[in-house]
Amino acid sequence: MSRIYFDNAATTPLDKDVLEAMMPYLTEKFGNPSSVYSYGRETRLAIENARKLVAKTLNAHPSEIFFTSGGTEATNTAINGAIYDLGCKHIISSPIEHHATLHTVEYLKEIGDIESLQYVNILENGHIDYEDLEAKVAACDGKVLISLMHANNEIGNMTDMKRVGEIAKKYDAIYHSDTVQTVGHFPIDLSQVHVHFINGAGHKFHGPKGVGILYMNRESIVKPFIHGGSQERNMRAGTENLYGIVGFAKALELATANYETDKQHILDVRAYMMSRLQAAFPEISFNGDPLGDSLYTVLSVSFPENDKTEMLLFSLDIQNICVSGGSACTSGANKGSHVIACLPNKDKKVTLRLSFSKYNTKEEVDLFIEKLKTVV
Ligand SMILES: Cc1ncc(COP(=O)(O)O)c(C=O)c1O
Repeated sequence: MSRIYFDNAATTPLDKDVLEAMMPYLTEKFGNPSSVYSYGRETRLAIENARKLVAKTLNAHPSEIFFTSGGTEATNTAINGAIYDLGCKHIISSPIEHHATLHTVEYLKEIGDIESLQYVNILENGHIDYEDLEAKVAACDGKVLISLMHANNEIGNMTDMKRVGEIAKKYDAIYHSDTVQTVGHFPIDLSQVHVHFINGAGHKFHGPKGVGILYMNRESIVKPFIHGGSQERNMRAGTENLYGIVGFAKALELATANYETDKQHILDVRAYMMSRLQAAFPEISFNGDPLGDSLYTVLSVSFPENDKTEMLLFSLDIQNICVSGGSACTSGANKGSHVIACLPNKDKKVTLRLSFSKYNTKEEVDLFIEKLKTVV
């Protein structure tokens, strides 16, 4: 039985054109980029071309782009760098960040290397309260790191990077935006926003897993997080993930070239999913702000909790439907979600996160609804 995959915020399938671009670097072009002879020179060139492409896409300078093992490493580098190298003593984040951020800032608090860790208020629609953010930043005595994600991976809510950047600028704070869900899905022009660090992960936009980027603006270059060789201009030691880096750049190039078409297609599929869900299950509710400032790839839907919906995720899995769970409580197959727990009316609900890619179709939505009807 073929599988229906609505979990693209978790990871996406590799695009075949990306694989094709990577193949030479898995086979004949295998040289270590640090080697001085031709094998090394050709792979070094491939990495630098990839860097230039990423920089151009984000409207940054190539010297501001560093390749990492993914979004998590980039976030750890940025946050640790802001504390240990840029003099931040306070961190202001949100309770709905990805664990890559939450566990990092909580660890820094636990070991006593920061003076304070605060979370901004989350409004009913899942957006951050910008006034509370500004009040919290203003009240800090000492340099602040603001770490707020660009788009939430569970409910899709987007943060206004420009607005946060203005607050950061006003109070001379350092600003890290976790852009893992938006790089490759949303045009980011770094020349237009006051942000010090952003990150990205290739596998979220049909690139390979295990490769990501950290953008560090020129004024906030920090010390290396991983020590060893002199790769990545002494910023990130270890032999480069050559084919991953080539794949990352190719996936970003394709995503950027097809951005409008892919977005429109995904928006159509998502709108169709919303209307079919509402028609079939009038008692459901959507989390966050799906028709407002929201990333078009994500849709979070809650069902009233009962004996049947508790087993929802498990039953869908048996029927070869791949979706993510997430609810405030830990019930049935659903693991508690710290994001849903921050939203109102969180109790007595079973939540599914549906996330879409260019490969999803309305026919898959129809099939999904039919299967869901047999469960709920
Ligand atoms: C918002 C967000 N940040 C960070 C990460 C971590 O990225 P990676 O698993 O590539 O390290 C993810 C992945 O799910 C994510 O969705």
